[in-house]
Amino acid sequence: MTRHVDERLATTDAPRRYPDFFDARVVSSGMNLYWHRRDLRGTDNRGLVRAVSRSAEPVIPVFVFDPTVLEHASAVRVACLLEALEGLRAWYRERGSDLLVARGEASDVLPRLAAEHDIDAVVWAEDYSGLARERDRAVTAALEDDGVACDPVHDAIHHEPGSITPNEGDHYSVFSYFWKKWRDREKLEPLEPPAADALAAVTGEPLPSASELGFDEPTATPQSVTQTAARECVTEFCSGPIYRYADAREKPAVDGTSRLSAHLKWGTIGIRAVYEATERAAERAATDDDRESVVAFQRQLAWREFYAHVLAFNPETVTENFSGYEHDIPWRNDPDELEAWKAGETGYPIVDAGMRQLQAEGWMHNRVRMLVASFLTKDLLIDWREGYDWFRRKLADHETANDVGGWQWAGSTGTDAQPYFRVFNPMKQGREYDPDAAYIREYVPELEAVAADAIHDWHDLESERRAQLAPSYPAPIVDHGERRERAIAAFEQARGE
Ligand SMILES: Cc1cc2nc3c(=O)[nH]c(=O)nc-3n(C[C@H](O)[C@H](O)[C@H](O)COP(=O)(O)OP(=O)(O)OC[C@H]3O[C@@H](n4cnc5c(N)ncnc54)[C@H](O)[C@@H]3O)c2cc1C
Repeated sequence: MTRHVDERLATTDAPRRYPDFFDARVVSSGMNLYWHRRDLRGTDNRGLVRAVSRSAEPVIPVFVFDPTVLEHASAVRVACLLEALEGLRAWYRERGSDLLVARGEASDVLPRLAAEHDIDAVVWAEDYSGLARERDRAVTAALEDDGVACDPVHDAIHHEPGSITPNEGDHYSVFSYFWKKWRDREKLEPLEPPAADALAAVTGEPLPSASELGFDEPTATPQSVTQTAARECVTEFCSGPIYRYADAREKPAVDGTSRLSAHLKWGTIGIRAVYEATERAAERAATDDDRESVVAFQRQLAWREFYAHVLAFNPETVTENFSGYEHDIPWRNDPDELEAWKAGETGYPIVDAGMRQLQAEGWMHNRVRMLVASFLTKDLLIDWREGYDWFRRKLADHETANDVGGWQWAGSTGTDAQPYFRVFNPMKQGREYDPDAAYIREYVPELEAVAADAIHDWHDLESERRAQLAPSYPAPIVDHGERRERAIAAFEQARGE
């Protein structure tokens, strides 16, 4: 059977307009299966709309717990996944349908379900990581062998990989150029959910528990990740905080960012719905500054798409440096220093606050992510892959493209044009971005009663003074000045200088 993919999906450069693509053209006579993966919502879901519009028969929604994918999961992410799935299942049930839940390799499970339900085609939303694409190739081969059509759809980002390109090459490596094109490109509008009668009246099995999937209860308490929570999050953020975002986003003590990352990772909200909410906010903006703040937020959404493009064309960068050096970087990988970093016991207050926030909440503020990543890769000269591995396990919003992108940026091996000698000074950064040390005190209770100045000078205090002020908080495990010099020398060596 020929693979049915809408030509307009496959073309890359020309902007596409809604509703062209979703003309309700019936292309199959039998039932379609909609395979949810990281798009755990019913509204503004291109794949689901596609599945509904390609057949007059009702669509059966399914989620597969695939052991190959779960191998790379973590307790905190499985907790988010199960919560999002509960929400999605409730959404289907309200419409007289249900989410089928299956366990096993997707390339075995989907052909079996297709045969059981006499399915004509399976539709899903693309995932651009190497692992996902490998799985999807196996699924496509297995389904097509059985005569079932596969219809993957772009949904997770506005402009799919290959659609924003430089004059030469398939993706940008410098964000500022990408951003200019991304910003000017027409965006699709959010999509309505399908009508209830377009969804099959099936009954699904209960969801497995985390322990049945082989995961413990998470140590972190992540934010709620459901469609309802996602909508509330966007509505609340776009009703006021978005106008302060440009200033507030750098202050970890201020609740100044959207907290949308876990929702975007799990797809409990569609990117079109998010973008439209920002556009409406821009229309309501009272001042130029307000409008610029909205654009500053949209720019961050573009970073997510930039990294998705980079990963799609460089899947090996999950483990390999994006930017090569003449020689290997002489990482030191001291195990005690790595453990101190993970535990938030480095004696650098803002670094420790970040690492403890990660442990407690499964999330960390972006400014602090940059700082702790610089500290690991430069001050401790520990391979960025160690840090990536820890973040991957601990972050509720772990998204391969963003996480790899962020780590390689911090470790000076990434796409960023910034030089290898960028080494964040944790004391200066603490003073600048957390001047009252409110963020630090929240996550490092040993410093609760210590004045902000002493916290920011922790590195330079006499050891007796430190012992007096906060006896249970460690002295700095390394000297930043010395380590900075050492890191620069190591990178120069790698450059062959
Ligand atoms: C070392 C490191 C690792 C990171 N790992 C991840 C990760 O696994 N998952 C993840 O979503 N983000 C990651 N980021 C990017 C960023 O820190 C988070 O997206 C952000 O802190 C999430 O909070 P928010 O939703 O409130 O962000 P907001 O500031 O409100 O931004 C809105 C959205 O824009 C996107 N975004 C914002 N900043 C970035 C960025 N620098 N790169 C890519 N996308 C961005 C995210 O989808 C975010 O939800 C990482 C950054 C660094 C430095």
